[in-house]
Amino acid sequence: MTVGNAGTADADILRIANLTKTYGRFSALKSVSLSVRRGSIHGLLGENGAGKSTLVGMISGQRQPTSGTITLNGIEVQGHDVKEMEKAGVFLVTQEPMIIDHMSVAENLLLGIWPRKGWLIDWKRLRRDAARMLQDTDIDPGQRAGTLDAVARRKLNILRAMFSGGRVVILDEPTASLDVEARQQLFAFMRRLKAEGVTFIFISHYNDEILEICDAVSVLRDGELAGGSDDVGEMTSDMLSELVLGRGLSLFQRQRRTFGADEAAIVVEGVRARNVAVDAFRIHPGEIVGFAGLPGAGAKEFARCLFGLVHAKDGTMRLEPNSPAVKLPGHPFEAYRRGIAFLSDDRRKDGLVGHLSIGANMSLSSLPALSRRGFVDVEAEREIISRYFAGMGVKAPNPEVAIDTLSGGNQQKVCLGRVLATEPKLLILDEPTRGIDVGVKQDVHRIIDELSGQGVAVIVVTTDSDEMIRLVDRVCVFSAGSIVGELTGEAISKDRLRQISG
Ligand SMILES: Nc1ncnc2c1ncn2[C@@H]1O[C@H](COP(=O)(O)OP(=O)(O)OP(=O)(O)O)[C@@H](O)[C@H]1O
Repeated sequence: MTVGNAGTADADILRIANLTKTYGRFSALKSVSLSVRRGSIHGLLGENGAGKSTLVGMISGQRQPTSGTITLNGIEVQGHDVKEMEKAGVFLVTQEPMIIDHMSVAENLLLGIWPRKGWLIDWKRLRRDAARMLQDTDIDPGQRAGTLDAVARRKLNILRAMFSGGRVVILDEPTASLDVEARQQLFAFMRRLKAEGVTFIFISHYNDEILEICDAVSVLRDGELAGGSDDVGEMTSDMLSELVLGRGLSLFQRQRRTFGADEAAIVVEGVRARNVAVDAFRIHPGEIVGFAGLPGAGAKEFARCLFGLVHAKDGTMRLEPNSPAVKLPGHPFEAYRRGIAFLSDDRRKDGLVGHLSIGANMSLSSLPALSRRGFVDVEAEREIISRYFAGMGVKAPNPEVAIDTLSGGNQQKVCLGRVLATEPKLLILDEPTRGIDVGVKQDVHRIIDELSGQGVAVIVVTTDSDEMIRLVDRVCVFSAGSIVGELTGEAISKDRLRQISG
């Protein structure tokens, strides 16, 4: 093993030449070459399954290349692993922060490298070092990490990488599920670190983010380098989409619908749960309603109450106009039986079963409906699988493939296919296109639009303002657990949504 030496004056901190990665006969990355300038923010863009994680996995030492070279600080890196790459200053920071909630921020920050005095941990120095690092951030070193919000958790992870000697920090979709304001905070933080000489590789599916924060960009398509630029200033969003997709992008925009107060509606009343106090909420069959608000404002919690994932001590719902109002479901299984489906924003916790096939994961939630006296209707199951495997454009040779070999975005498509397959009356989607590329996002929006056309009522909880503007008929604004306002028509705009999250 050899690793780079930080002393070189080379303008490129990292050079990749002819990098290839194969899995059996499948090539996830095909002879990719690119350079990353020292002290720059380098965007990495590409469709789901294009090879972004594979590439950064090799740069960070998580995966071994099949062939090709990686040069760090002018020295070729060979036979590396994560530990050695971290020692050389390369850190991969994933979406899910590795944080121990019951420890303080300072302890988390210096985890594994706590300063010692002989056999003892030097607490005084630990606190002093942590306070120095956290200067200019709004994070208190003594605070328990479990109480930090999403953006502070991501900052903490980046700082931890830097404190361990990180000079090249790879951020894999760091803005997923962050609202507009939190994204801006994260970007300001990255700019500050960049000014101190840190180099970032930044993976994102959002063209506007790449254009806003990156200096350079590389675009992967089907495992190959499709193009890029050393000067993002000369790129436009359309140019990026064209490189990502290999064709122009046609953006979806829903023809917004309005519903009269006397039209049939699903009615929810008197909901009281921890952090939720919603007196009344109505949604019509065929309507798409967006939920917006700051994290903790109650939007997610209310959505979870409707599906029985959060216990509501009070609250009723009426799914059909003439049916009696019944208590909110006590359990997700009860919710499914009533015709309510839910897509979680955390596919790892509530979503996928890693060792099962794509098909098995897709039909999982429909099995009760497909079973007769304990036997599954295999034909009907097969039909569901093939419809949603093709419909969602899952990138895999066939539905028999194990789900854990899929890229993150393709796993998200399987989750979505699974809830859609239950053919619900009320569909609740929490961050439905998180991690999904710009092309498939339009397809997902079209599918949701079509479902609403068939009379499904759809709730979309999203921090993606573009998604909100293009997909929903009406926005419910949450604050302190309640619905405090509504936006319709032209009022559903970027500025208004920014005010809500500001
Ligand atoms: N262990 C594996 N076995 C087989 N194929 C794999 C394995 N790991 C990744 N792949 C395949 O390699 C390709 C590239 O995946 P990768 O995760 O790099 O994509 P990505 O660009 O990061 O996508 P996303 O935007 O969805 O995260 C995908 O088709 C994926 O299914």
